[in-house]
Amino acid sequence: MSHRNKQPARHPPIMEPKVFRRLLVLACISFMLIWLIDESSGIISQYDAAAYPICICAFAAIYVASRYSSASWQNNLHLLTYLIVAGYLISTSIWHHIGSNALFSNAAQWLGLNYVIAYLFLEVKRAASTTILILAATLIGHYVVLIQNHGLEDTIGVVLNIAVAHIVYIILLWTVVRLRVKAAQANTRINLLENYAYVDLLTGILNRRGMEKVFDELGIDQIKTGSQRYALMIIDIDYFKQVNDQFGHAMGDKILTKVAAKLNRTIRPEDVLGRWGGEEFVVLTLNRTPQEVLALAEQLRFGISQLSLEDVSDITVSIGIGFSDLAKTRQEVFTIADSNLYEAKQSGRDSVRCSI
Ligand SMILES: Nc1nc2c(ncn2[C@@H]2O[C@H](COP(=O)(O)OP(=O)(O)OP(=O)(O)O)[C@@H](O)[C@H]2O)c(=O)[nH]1
Repeated sequence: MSHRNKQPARHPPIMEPKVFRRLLVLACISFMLIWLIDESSGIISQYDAAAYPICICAFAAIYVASRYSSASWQNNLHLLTYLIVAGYLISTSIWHHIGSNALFSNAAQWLGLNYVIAYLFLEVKRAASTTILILAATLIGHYVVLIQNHGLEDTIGVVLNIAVAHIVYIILLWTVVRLRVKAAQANTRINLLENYAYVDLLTGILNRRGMEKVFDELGIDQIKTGSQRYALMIIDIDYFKQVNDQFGHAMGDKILTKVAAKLNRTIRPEDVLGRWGGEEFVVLTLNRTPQEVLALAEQLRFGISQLSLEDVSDITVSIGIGFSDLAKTRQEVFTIADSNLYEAKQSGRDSVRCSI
C-alpha cells in the first residue's frame, strides 16, 4: 500500500514493452525455423522464400524501434507487427490457393493465429474491429483465387467453411477477453473499495486502519531495540473545539485538511502520516536519531503555526513523541507518546515533548 497518494497512469500499456520484444524475438525464431524446415524439405514456395526474410527483417526493425520509442508509440508498433503477421498469413494462404501454386500447402492452418494475435497485441475494441476486417480480407481473397479454378458451388462451400470456422474463433476469443476485462474491472473496484477503507476521505491521508496496516506491513512490533529504530509522534490540534464553536464545523474541516496537507508536505517520503481520529494525527519515522526526530517535530509544529485560513490564523499543535528504544511494543511507544502529548498540553500547548 502506498503511503502517499499517487496519480494513476492515464493510458496503461496493453503489453509491457519487454514482453512485446520477447514476442518479437519468438516471432523471428519461429519464422527462421519454419524457413529452415521448408528449405530443407524442399517444399518452400517462391512466395515464402521472399516473404520469410522480409518478415524477419521487419520484426528485427520493430524490435529496435520498440527499444527507442515512447510508451505512446508502443501501441502503434503492436498494430504494425500485427498487420505484418496477419498480412503474411492471409497473403501466403491466398497465394497457395492460386491454381498453379496449389500443389502442396499448409498455409491455411495458420490463419486462426490472426485472431489470437489480434486479441493479444491490441486493445479490445481495436482487436474486435481489426478481426472483422481481417476476416473480410481472408474471405474475399480466397474467394477471388478459388473461383478462377473451381466452380461457384465448390468455391462458396470452401469460403463458407472458412467463414464459419473463423467466426467461431472470433466469438470465442471475444468472449474470453470480455470475461478477462470484466474480472479486471471487478478487481479494480475491489482495490478502490479497499483503499477507501484505509484512507481518510476528508484529508486524503491514511486513516487509523490504514496506519495500522502499514505498521503491520513494516513489522513495527517486531522491530527490536538496537536494530531498526522508529519514533511515533502524536500531533493534536490545540483548542479545536473552540475553532468549531466559533467558526463552524465546515471551517473545522477545512483546517483539518490544511493541517494534514502541511504535515504531508513536510515529512519525508519514507515517513508515514495518518489521521488517528478527530483532530489527532500520527507520524511514524524510521531510522532517525532522536535529534532528527525532535527537529522534524519542531519543523512540523512551526509550519502549522504559520498556517492561516480566512479568519482563523492562530492554528497550533501540540506534539508528543515516543521512541522505540524506550519500549518493547508499539503499544508502549504509543503510551509514551501520549503521555508526552499530555505534558505538551499541560505546559501551555504549541510545543513538542519527548522523553529523551
Ligand atoms: N470540524 C471537525 N471537527 C472535528 C472532527 N473530528 C473531531 N472534531 C472536533 O474536534 C474537537 C476536539 O475537541 P477536544 O478533544 O475537546 O480538544 P480541543 O478543543 O482541541 O482541546 P485540546 O486538545 O485540549 O487543546 C471536538 O469539538 C470534535 O467535535 C471533524 O472531522 N471535523
